[in-house]
Amino acid sequence: MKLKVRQLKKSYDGKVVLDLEQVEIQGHKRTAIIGPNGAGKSTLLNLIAGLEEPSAGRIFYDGKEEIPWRDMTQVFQKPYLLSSTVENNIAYPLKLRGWDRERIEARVLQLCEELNLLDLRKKKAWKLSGGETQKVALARALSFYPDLLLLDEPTANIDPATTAEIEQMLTKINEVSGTTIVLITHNLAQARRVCERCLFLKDGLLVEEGDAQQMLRMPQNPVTRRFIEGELLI
Ligand SMILES: Nc1ncnc2c1ncn2[C@@H]1O[C@H](COP(=O)(O)OP(=O)(O)OP(=O)(O)O)[C@@H](O)[C@H]1O
Repeated sequence: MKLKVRQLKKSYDGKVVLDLEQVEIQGHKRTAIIGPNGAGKSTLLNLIAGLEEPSAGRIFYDGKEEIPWRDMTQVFQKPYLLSSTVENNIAYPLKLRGWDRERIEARVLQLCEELNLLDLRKKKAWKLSGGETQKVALARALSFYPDLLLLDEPTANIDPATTAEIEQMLTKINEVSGTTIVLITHNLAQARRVCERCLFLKDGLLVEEGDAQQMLRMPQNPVTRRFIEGELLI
């Protein structure tokens, strides 16, 4: 699913926190959104997700302005799971979409295998660790092969091995199903590993966009360069 943003603005208490003249997110690609704290990254994602109303402007999903609720999904840094078992959480979007029981069971099993969740299938979601919760949220999001997957720092506070599993799943779902992925991350190495395109936001504005590999190694804009070089100071 491709996204187009036109003259999009969001203000809180009279202060403009996002002001985007024109942004395009290519369909079937993996796009990173990077930028300092308070740049407007989550605000942009929440507007795309329909969780917030723009103060002005328009968002087009494959050319249409209707929010494609059934075809997209989000994963947040602190996901909310249903107070039920792991497998019920993963099955939930499939039940909503009217899949039959056998197909649901097969898909849940497949996701549990791919994300190393088999031993946790019957466990109650509230007993999971942070990383386990994140994997279940991702499995649930991927379950129905969404056209658009919006991720807000999905691996913050996750150990390196689990982060690698999640990154592999993201690349796989994109390659196999053509899911458009938009990933907010402060982990620039992750953006390099996972993403093909990159947007850099600062102070609510789009500073630079382009090929992720090129931009994250040799940014053209001096502001982007300073931000990326800051990584070396950590
Ligand atoms: N509900 C709100 N009410 C008032 N101000 C808000 C609200 N949500 C966000 N903001 C402000 O909007 C600006 C952009 O916030 P946003 O969360 O989009 O930034 P971000 O780039 O995702 O930052 P971070 O990297 O810290 O997560 C910030 O100055 C923030 O304080």
